[in-house]
Amino acid sequence: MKALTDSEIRAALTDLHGWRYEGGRLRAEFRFSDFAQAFGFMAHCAIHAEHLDHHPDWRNVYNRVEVELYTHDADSVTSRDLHLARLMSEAAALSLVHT
Ligand SMILES: C[C@H](O)[C@H](O)[C@H]1CNC2=NC(N)=NC(=O)C2=N1
Repeated sequence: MKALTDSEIRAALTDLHGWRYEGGRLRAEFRFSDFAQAFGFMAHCAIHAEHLDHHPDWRNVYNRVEVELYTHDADSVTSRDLHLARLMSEAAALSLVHT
């Protein structure tokens, strides 16, 4: 999987609200009304991740989910990370009670 250039990544992020490119990773933080909503979001994303065979590095504390995306093989960000980022943002938007 080919690493994207910094400018390709920055261009792609202009329509990916809440994601930033930092330290060679795509990063985002999602906040929900409570743990159940956060965990529901994670379950939804886990199904996408399995289908894509591409998995987030993430950390959940109560209603917060911190996500880092990169492609291990490339040690960089690829189109797979952008794809998963988009799906994760869509999943968060489905959660009506997220804050
Ligand atoms: C063997 C398997 O296809 C690889 O380990 C996959 C699984 N999930 C992955 N997820 C991510 N984020 N990056 C990878 O390079 C990756 N590789």
